[in-house]
Amino acid sequence: MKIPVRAASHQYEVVIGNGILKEAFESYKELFQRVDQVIVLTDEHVWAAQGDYFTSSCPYAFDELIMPAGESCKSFDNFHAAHTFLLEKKCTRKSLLIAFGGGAVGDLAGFVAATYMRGIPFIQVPTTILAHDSAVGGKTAINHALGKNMIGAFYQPEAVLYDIRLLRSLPVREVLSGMTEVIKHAMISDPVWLNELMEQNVSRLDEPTLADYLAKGVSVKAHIVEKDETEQSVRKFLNLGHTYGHAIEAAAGYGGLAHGEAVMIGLVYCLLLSERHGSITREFTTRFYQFARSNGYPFDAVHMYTFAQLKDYLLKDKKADYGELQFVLLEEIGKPYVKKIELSECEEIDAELRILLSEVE
Ligand SMILES: NC(=O)c1ccc[n+]([C@@H]2O[C@H](COP(=O)([O-])OP(=O)(O)OC[C@H]3O[C@@H](n4cnc5c(N)ncnc54)[C@H](O)[C@@H]3O)[C@@H](O)[C@H]2O)c1
Ligand SMILES: O=C(O)C(=O)C[C@@H](O)[C@H](O)[C@H](O)COP(=O)(O)O
Ligand SMILES: [Zn+2]
Repeated sequence: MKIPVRAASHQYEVVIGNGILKEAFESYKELFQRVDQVIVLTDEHVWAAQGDYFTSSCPYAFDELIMPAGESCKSFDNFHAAHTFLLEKKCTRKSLLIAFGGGAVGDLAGFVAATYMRGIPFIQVPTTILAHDSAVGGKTAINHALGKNMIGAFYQPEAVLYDIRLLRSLPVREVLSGMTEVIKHAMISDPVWLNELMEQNVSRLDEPTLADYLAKGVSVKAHIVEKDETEQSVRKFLNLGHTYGHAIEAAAGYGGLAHGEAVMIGLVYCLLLSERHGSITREFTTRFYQFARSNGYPFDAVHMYTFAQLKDYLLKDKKADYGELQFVLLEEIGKPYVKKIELSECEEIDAELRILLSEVE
């Protein structure tokens, strides 16, 4: 299946299916004929688990650059190391970078591609469930000690080749983390889909169902990015759960909590906030929290930080204007909107979240 992404700056396709990598690479033969060399940026876990499959599926010559696994690869040091590698390999503006990995590799590689000689082409080959989100839409970034994804660029790939066979080696923790973004896509678009998800064990979906949900998530994202590539308006909806989620993720030290684990906490936080400003009921919030907890999502991290510790990270959210916090809320499931929220109200909701987590079984 092919899903078009018609972003204002650049149009491309997400090719998605089971066992499609070789065929998908072959279908981009013309692009590969135009480039002088190919560098594959990956991480050590991905390369150990799926490097052989990649090598046997890629019909073109390449050199690989293997980064430390996980969030730690989104650092200034690794950004610098990647540029050094490209310079030492004498890469030119005609060289192509392939991001082979999860969101961390994709965000780093995308930013390297955006900045090497002011921009070289790149392809995303996602290897996690989460990366149905991160590989699409052109947000690229590295982290700063003072905030998540603070240094980056909007830079679209030439293509996204999503072979869900690569997901077979994912650890359960990463399956759950990735499913958070699927759940987020359902929450902002479709109550029926969200209900369907909430009736299942989301870490054990069969491959056809998973492929269907990933394609749906990609479509939701692609439609939003087509309307607003650079997050001036509706793209903010894709940030549901991320204002509080990123604060917890940063407080835990990058990699301490998986992105989707932190965002799941942020989603429950946003439901509580949405109760006050829309028609979400406490009954629904409780049911959603029970679904998430019984699926194995960890919520203990909330108790490890005080609101005072999270506050500074909240205020650094990229949606904040001059210190005024903007949250994505839900008028109802499938109807997101953006609202300015006072810090005092954020603190009240933080307290409500802690009560919910300790009182609800
Ligand atoms: N750019 C965006 O729009 C966007 C969207 C969502 C998230 N993100 C970013 O994505 C990152 C999280 O991405 P992620 O959840 O994919 O995490 P990740 O890239 O850190 O991967 C998680 C772990 O799984 C391993 N792994 C990846 N694929 C594997 C496979 N097929 N088999 C075995 N192990 C594998 C990795 O080595 C790593 O240890 C965060 O930095 C987040 O900020 C970006
Ligand atoms: O694509 C988007 O837009 C998103 O917000 C998707 C998020 O899932 C993703 O985590 C993104 O990197 C967050 O962006 P940020 O601007 O809040 O750093
Ligand atoms: Zn996210």
